[in-house]
Amino acid sequence: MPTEPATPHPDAPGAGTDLPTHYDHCFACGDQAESGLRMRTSVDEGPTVRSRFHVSEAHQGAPGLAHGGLLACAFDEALGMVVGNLLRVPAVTGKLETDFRRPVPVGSTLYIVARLDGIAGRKIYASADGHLDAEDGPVAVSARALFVKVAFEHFSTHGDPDAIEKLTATAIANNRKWDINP
Ligand SMILES: CCCCCCCC/C=C\CCCCCCCC(=O)SCCNC(=O)CCNC(=O)[C@H](O)C(C)(C)COP(=O)(O)OP(=O)(O)OC[C@H]1O[C@@H](n2cnc3c(N)ncnc32)[C@H](O)[C@@H]1OP(=O)(O)O
Repeated sequence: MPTEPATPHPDAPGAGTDLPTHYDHCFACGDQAESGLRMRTSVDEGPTVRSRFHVSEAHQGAPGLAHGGLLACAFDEALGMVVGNLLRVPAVTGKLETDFRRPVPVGSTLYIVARLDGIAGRKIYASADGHLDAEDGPVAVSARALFVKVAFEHFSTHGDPDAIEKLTATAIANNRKWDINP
């Protein structure tokens, strides 16, 4: 199936919108996740989103340096946010590939720009760059991902159905509805 450009949903939030956390207990963006990444994301021109991740002592692998797996988590989140918020379809990460180009020290901030690259049927391609300590800082990590559109029931069947029900009610109240039937 040919890859087509990924056009944002007509009701997708516009450039400049700060995106709320998608789930309080999400390790990457939730405020309730102890030692979580506390990422913040906003929409940019694009189709892109910009995310920030401040590296704390809780995120170390080698002494004084961010753990690569946590950096991959930050990219999974940023890429998931660009897919979920701009396309407004339920999708999960099928594949995530990361290039670690520079060490990321504790105390630094990673500025991640994530963009939609294309769609082929249920497959959504996205990529991201993480700049060290400034929006235009050197690229420390970059990533590419394949997300796969799923039926909404993916989350209630495999996850916590009660939490999903509450999340859906809140999302609809805030006009953050997913389009169902991928
Ligand atoms: C509640 C309302 C709230 C609304 C608010 C909205 C706004 C916010 C929105 C959102 C923010 C989200 C931010 C979160 C970010 C974090 C995301 C994660 O971490 S997700 C967790 C980790 N990922 C998993 O747990 C997946 C586990 N895997 C699976 O469930 C399946 O394997 C799945 C669904 C990925 C595919 O399974 P199949 O049976 O449905 O489909 P098949 O046929 O296998 O794959 C479909 C196509 O994809 C390709 N594919 C699948 N996996 C691939 C891979 N690893 N590599 C290459 N191709 C792959 C296949 O080859 C196939 O391609 P061909 O259509 O034939 O061309």
